Order: sequence, then structure tokens, then C-alpha cells
Amino acid sequence: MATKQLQDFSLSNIWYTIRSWPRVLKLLWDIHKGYLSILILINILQAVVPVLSLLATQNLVNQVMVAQKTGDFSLVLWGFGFLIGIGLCNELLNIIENYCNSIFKTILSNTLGYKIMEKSTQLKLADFEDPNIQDDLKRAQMEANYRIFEIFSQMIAFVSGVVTLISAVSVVAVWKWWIAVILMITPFISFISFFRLGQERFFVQYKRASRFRFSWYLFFLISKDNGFREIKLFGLEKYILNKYNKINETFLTEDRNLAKKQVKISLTFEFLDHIVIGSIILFILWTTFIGKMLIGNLVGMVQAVNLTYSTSNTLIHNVLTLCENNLFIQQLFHYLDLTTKSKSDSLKDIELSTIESIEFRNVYFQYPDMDRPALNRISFTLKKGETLALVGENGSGKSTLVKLITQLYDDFQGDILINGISIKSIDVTELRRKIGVVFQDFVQYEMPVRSNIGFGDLDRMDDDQALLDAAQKAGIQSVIEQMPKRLETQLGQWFDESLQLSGGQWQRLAIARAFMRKADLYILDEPSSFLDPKAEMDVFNRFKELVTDKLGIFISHRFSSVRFADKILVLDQGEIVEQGTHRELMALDGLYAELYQLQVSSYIMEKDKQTNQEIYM
Ligand SMILES: Nc1ncnc2c1ncn2[C@@H]1O[C@H](COP(=O)(O)OP(=O)(O)OP(=O)(O)O)[C@@H](O)[C@H]1O
Repeated sequence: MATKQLQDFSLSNIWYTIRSWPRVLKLLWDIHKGYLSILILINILQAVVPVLSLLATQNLVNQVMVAQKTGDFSLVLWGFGFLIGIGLCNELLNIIENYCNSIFKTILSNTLGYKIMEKSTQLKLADFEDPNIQDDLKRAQMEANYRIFEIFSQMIAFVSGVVTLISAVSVVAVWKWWIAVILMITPFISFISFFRLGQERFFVQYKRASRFRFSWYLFFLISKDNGFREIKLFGLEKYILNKYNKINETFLTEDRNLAKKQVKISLTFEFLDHIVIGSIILFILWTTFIGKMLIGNLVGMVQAVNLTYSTSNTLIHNVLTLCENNLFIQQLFHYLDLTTKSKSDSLKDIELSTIESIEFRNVYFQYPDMDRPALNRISFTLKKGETLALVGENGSGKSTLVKLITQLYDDFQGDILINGISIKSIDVTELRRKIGVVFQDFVQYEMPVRSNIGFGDLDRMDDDQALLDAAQKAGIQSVIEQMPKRLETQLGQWFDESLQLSGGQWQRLAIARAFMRKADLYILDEPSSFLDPKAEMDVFNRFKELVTDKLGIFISHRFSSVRFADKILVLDQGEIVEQGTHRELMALDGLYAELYQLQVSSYIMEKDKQTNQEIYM
């Protein structure tokens, strides 16, 4: 059902909101059968306590009156003991319930958090970059944990409420059945109004997701070190804080409007309810006054009337809140149910032993929100033992090509063949296991050195020698050896005893992470962006060494490295405009030669007039 339609009050809407109850129960049952069963049992037992104590009080008052006449106090003592016993049992049940509640709540929140995270890891990159899916994720995160616990508590309260209501109503119905009926139906009068309010509350929250994400983003900007630095330098503090404030003010205005509506509805119906209850109690007092009811029964009946009324009132509100919460919980289920497998995933069963060759055949790829292809008519072949360099201006499609090889996007046209087999029929996990990649925007894990390198090959994360070898290949070993706790040194700035690295050192760690993998294909996307020229040459030489009997792809804007590649692809607006070796491309005197000359000339000041030598700046 479209979310918009839910704003109308109709039976189908009520049905829509309650149809997830079985799923909620199943979820809770799967999370922990034991605690769920204990909590249900305790609540059923607690449900009969109010009526038991009501009857015990009524009995005690009547026994006191009899004892005054007979002079026998023992019956009063028995009645008193019974009343105290009920109270004690109730307290005991409360203590056990609190204990189980707190544990179950934590288990629930942990499990749901895990499920949401797990689902996020199953999403494809294209889904993950979709703002609508990001909103769905935010909605699931925002509400799921506490709403599902609320639903659970309300379901339990509902069951125990029904038991209490039946027992309390029986006491009243035995005396006057029509009073019992009035008591039960009075709270229903407010049902529709509260139901609508609940739906409105849901929609207000629903529409908040993207604003909420943005306010979270602003918060993130000022709490992350590089964001913080820029904000300080550009003097953006006030601007960011104002924006943050403005978003929060919209939340406040919406909440205030909802709260006002709630007050209006509550005032109207509370007034009506009190007139009804007041009249019934007056009738009981009158009946006692004219001698048709014992004093003990008067006390019991007034309690029973109040109990019936308050329980049916609570039940109605329980149902209403359940309906409202179920709207929220649908968002969680919606997120968990997102389809993440592409049509061809089920066919992806071919496992690779090694990567021998990669071939692009007329590949075309376009991002959903782009009006031109990011890659168009891309064809080339790369074999074991070869290195391929991708060059081209910003936005020409180099990183996108890497994302297709690594299958971060799989909805391209044309074909990509690995060892002559279409990539669409190859198991993605297996394929990725054979690729070591450093992305342009690599991650700086705020974790120890061990994790930063070991994430390249989780199975060998405890193998110090392997970690240090990878570090050595990336030229970061000597830095690690000087760190206070070597591989165990916590990196970054977020946590205690962290050591911050320079941009180039972080990049070398990312390279070590890729080298840690026993891969057949190594990809470096702009490995030199943070590296000084010496470091860049160093990394590039090690890379060449590493890929002698493997496949290597690197993207670079620095022609000093590019020139040594076996094959160079020159991309322009998503198309290969030139390809060949450095020598061939220079001879072609096209875009490559132009870009090369442009870079070289920026290092050359002029020719020395006497020696006719180029002077480099
Ligand atoms: N996730 C994305 N969603 C939509 N468009 C994208 C996305 N990533 C890249 N693009 C677009 O695709 C085109 C190619 O981008 P790509 O990152 O592949 O270029 P590049 O050659 O690696 O650039 P650079 O040298 O700046 O790293 C660009 O026009 C860019 O705007």
C-alpha cells in the first residue's frame, strides 16, 4: 500500500497496520524464545492480580464489619494475610519482569542493529548510493530498536489487559450487566481521533528521514577532523550551526503541532469519560445509601468500575499505539526486505582458480542520474604479466572502469571476460578475493595498524610476518617499527592513545592492505595522490615487481609512472581515445602526447642558453 494512502482512516488501513503483528511475534520468538515466554507468562499472572486484590479488599472490609458484631478477629487476620500475600507475589513478579525486560531489550536492540547492518552489507553499491535507500536505512535505524520493544510491551500489555478486563467486567456484570457494557464502550468513542493522530505522527516522522540525515551529516562534519579543520579555516561554524538549528526547528514546530492536537483530543474525551464514570459511581453510592449494597461491596464495586474503565481505556490506547508503531515497524521490514540480488546473481556460480586475462568488449555504463555514459564502447585486453595504466582528465571514467572490474556495479552493457568467461557468470566473492585494490578515496580505519593492513586478508591478520612483508612492499615498515606498540598501535584521532599519520603514510598503509592480499590482480587508483615523488617512484617500482607474473592496473595523473606501463589507455569523456605503449602514444602525437608535454613543461623553466640544457624547477 502506498504510504500516502495510509493517511485515511479506514478498516483496510487498520488491517494494514496490524498485519505485521505475526511477523513481529515471529521475530521476537526467533530472537529469544525463553525470555519471550517468561515475559508473557508473568504478564498473564500480573493481569489477575488487580481483581484478586479487589476481591480480597472487598472481603476484608466485609469481614471487619462481621468481626465487630461477632468479636472474632481471626477471620480478619486471614483476610489480611491473603491481601498482603497477593501484594508480595505481585512485587516478586514485577522484579522478575524488570530483570527479563532489561535483558530482552538489550538482546533485541543488538539483534536488530546487527540485522540492519547485515542488510546494508548486502546492498549493491548502486543501491547504497541511492538517496531513497539511504532514507529507508535512516528510517529503519531511527525507529526500529525502540519501536519494536514498544510493540512487544504493548502486545504483552494487551494480553494482560484483556485478562484484567474480563475479570473486572465479570465483577461489575454480576451486579448490573448494562453498566459493564457502558464502561467497555466509552473509551471507543475516542478511537478514531486518536487513530488519525497516530497516523499523522507517523507521517511527520516518515518525512523527516532526509532532513534528519542532513542534520546528522552537519553534525558529522564538525565532529570529523578534516571537516573540522576546513570549517575553522573557512569560518563556516556559524553557517553550519544555523543550518543545523533550522532543521531542528522544523522538527520542533511539527512536534508542537502534534502535541497541541493531542491535548485537544485528550481534553475533549477525558471530560466525556469523567461524566460517564461519575454518573456510574453516583449510582453505586445511591444503591448503598438505600441499603441495597454492603459497604464492602461498595468499595469493591467502585474499584471494579474504575478498573474496568481504566483497563478498557488502556486497551484502546494500546491498540492505537500498536497501530502507530506498526507503521514504523513496516519501515524496518521494508528495509530488511529490499531486494538486493540482481537477476543474474543466481547464475554466478563459476569459481575462478586464478585470473589469467581480462577483456572488455564494447562495454557501456551509465550512472542513473547522469545524462551521458560514464563509459562508452570500451574494448581492451590485459594478460597475466602485463601492467595497464589508465590516464585521462578528471571525470573521464577511469575509476568507473575499476568499479566494473571489481563488480561494484554490474548493470553494464557489452561484456567483461575473465579468462574468456563472462564476469556475469563468475562468483563475485571469489573474484574479489583475487583482487587487491587501493581506491582513490581509501579508508583510514581508526583502528590498530594490524587491522589497517590485515583487512587485506582476514585469514592472515594474526600473521605478523605477512603483515610486515606487506608493509615493507608498501614502504611503511620502518614507520611501523618506530611506533610505540608497532602493529598494535591505534591509528587516527578518534580513540584513546591514537597516533595520527600523515596523508602519505595512510596511503602507504592502504597500499600495504592491498598487497597483503594473495591476489592475481592488483589495482592502484591514484596511488600517488598523497605521495612525494620519491615515495611514488618507490611504490611504483614495488608494484611492478609484485605484478611481474600477475595483472596490474593503475590510474595516475603522473606520467613519470605511467610511461613504464606495458599498455596505456587514454580515456576522454568515457571513451578510449588512444591506446598503446608510451613510445607509441608519443609517436601518435595525440591527447596523450599533449597531456605529457603539458606536465613535463610545467617542470621545465627554460633552456640554459649556453648549454642548451633544460632547467627543471
Ligand atoms: N557514484 C556516481 N554516481 C553518479 N555519477 C558518478 C558517480 N561516480 C562518478 N560519476 C560520474 O562519472 C563520471 C566518471 O567518473 P570517474 O570517477 O570514473 O572519473 P575519473 O576519470 O576516475 O576521474 P578522476 O580523475 O577525477 O578521479 C564523472 O562524470 C562523474 O561525475
